[in-house]
Amino acid sequence: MSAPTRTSPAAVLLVDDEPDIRELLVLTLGRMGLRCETAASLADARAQLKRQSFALCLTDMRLPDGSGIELVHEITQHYPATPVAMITAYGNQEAAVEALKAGAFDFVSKPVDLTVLRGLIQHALKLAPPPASGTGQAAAAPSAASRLLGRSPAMEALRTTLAKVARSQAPVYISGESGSGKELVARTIHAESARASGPFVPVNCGAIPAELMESEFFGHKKGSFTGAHADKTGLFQAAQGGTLFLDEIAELPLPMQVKLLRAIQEKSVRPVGAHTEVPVDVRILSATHKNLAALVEEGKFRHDLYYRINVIELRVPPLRERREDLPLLIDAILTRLAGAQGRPRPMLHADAMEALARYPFPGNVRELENILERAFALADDDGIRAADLRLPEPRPAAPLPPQAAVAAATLDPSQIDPRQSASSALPSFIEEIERKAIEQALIDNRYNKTKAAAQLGITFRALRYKLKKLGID
Ligand SMILES: Nc1ncnc2c1ncn2[C@@H]1O[C@H](COP(=O)(O)OP(=O)(O)OP(=O)(O)O)[C@@H](O)[C@H]1O
Repeated sequence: MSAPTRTSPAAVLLVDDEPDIRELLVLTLGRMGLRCETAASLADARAQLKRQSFALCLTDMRLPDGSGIELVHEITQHYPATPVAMITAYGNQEAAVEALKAGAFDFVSKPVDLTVLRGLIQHALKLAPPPASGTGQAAAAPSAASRLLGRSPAMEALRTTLAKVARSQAPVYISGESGSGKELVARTIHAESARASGPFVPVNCGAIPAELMESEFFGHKKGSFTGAHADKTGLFQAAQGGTLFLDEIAELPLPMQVKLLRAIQEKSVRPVGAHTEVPVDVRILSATHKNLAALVEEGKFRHDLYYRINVIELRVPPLRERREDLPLLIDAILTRLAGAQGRPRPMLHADAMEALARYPFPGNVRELENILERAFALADDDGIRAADLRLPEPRPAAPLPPQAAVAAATLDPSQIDPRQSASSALPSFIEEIERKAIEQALIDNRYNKTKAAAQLGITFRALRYKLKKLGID
């Protein structure tokens, strides 16, 4: 079976055995200026697909001669330029997830909400044809994709999956260590998707106080609680037509997980203090450096939410698993730093390159950026040497003493001699202690700021402020 040449870009194939539904869909799509062909069975649909190409296929789940899922598989495999969306029975989330996993780009539940359907169709028609498989086109995609650097097999594989995932509306769960590039992957998915012209709204779930969470996510009405002086738009509404990236999703308290699940399933939110629901058209991407499956096992993360957000999982490999990407990353980072500071790009001496090649990078690409930024500031005109990198001494392998004890041992103020410090002026001295404590906490927590803040006994916001003030991040 091969894809026929495209005759009309605006032809849509509607597959449903109920004549009433077909009629309603033909009418709605016709008003959008689209030409429709209809099919009442799988066999009918197959025949139509052979005859001509379609800009979109909308199929019911239950058909007289089989399941719509079969059609999703066939279209994804043989007609990859045709996005396919599934019409599912009301409340049947399993079917929706199954369809997305099979390669459907989205689903709409019965009774079909025409506003939701129109949004879905608009997104589908904006999708560019996918890159031909095996041609390496995905890797060569311009702009945002090329910012996700790396030519290692692991990164090439990630980029290929990413190009496919970008064509779908399915929720994507991005796993990977801190600083490995999860947010960058999320931004790239958004930038390559049909939602690219809409907003990309990143949220650090660990940084929102529990009591403000509902209002931050869904908005609130003026006067709905003390301090609600005016109507406030929530993050869901802010991401309307675009993508909401829920970073550190493992940090969501259980009650909020229930509300989030509801919003995702219903595709609508209710601002705090409001009487009505507001429909939202938002794609959900999420990430955490934690093992979410293990948290589900421990009862700390809801299984139903995990199932819903983890329709597609993308794993971002840690930097130590793709050391061959180091030269490319180093070059890009140094060029960027030099450009930002209006200085010539420094050369990296062989001893520095060797030291970096050996270093395990627990904080991944973000740590590499920090190391190079500091080295750039310290290095003299003849380039960066290994000593300028100030790589942390290798830490003992297992078993590590408790984190608090490590921090306390390294930071015992009585062990710090003001005369050994760069400056004996009290503010600078205190600043130096603060810097050491923060750097240590970041290392102990693999550069996870939420955890580092907890270890330091300060809020996430306070840590962010201090990082900025001390120029650490
Ligand atoms: N493959 C890559 N190419 C270029 N830059 C990268 C790559 N991966 C990560 N970076 C850069 O490294 C830094 C950290 O990346 P990012 O914030 O996406 O990581 P993260 O996994 O989301 O971190 P965290 O878990 O702390 O939220 C960013 O400045 C990002 O631009």
